Amino acid sequence: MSELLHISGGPTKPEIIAVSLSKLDLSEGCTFYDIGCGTGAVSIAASKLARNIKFTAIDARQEAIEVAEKNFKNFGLDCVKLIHGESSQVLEQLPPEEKIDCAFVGGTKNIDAILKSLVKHKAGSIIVNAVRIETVVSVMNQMKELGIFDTITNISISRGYPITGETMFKPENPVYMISGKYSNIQGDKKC
Ligand SMILES: C[S@@+](CC[C@H](N)C(=O)[O-])C[C@H]1O[C@@H](n2cnc3c(N)ncnc32)[C@H](O)[C@@H]1O
Repeated sequence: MSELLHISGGPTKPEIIAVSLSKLDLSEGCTFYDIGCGTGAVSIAASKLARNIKFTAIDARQEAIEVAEKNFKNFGLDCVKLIHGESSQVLEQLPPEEKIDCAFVGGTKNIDAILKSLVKHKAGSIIVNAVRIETVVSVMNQMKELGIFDTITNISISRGYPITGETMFKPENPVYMISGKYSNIQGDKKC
């Protein structure tokens, strides 16, 4: 089993990836955008949940692209479209007919422009992971304005560690998951 290479800010913790992906409607052959892909850990985890996903992974950092490229190779993801660039610009330049089914946004710089483009491409299911409260509020408000807001969830995990032969827990920084569904624009929100 290959070891995932790390960089600063990544990988996203496995528990956070698991919950995030459970909120995306992954299905066989879907198109998946990993926005601010960092190490590529989210795409790698998604590849185990549905077959033939068409991956596009974008990051503005050269270091992230190099590490993601190695991780994709080591984990057998040989057909990821890996793009080095600012996501808002990459999305802006997509041809209008480009279909996006699912998007995981782990890098929130220029999130307003990113969300607008995702809606333009009718992205069915979007999850934004945010840790700064200002970003959380801004993403939630913008999703509401765009008509896609679905749910917001706060995930806090603590890890056990040994201390004098017993176990204590150390909390990780909480993560907010803001979910948007394109279907909410048509007003067919289920609850
Ligand atoms: C918290 S890390 C993501 C971790 C990643 N999910 C993983 O598992 O490794 C955020 C990443 O998003 C990238 N990023 C932030 N905003 C971006 C943007 N607007 N366009 C492209 N990359 C962006 C950063 O360079 C960084 O690598």
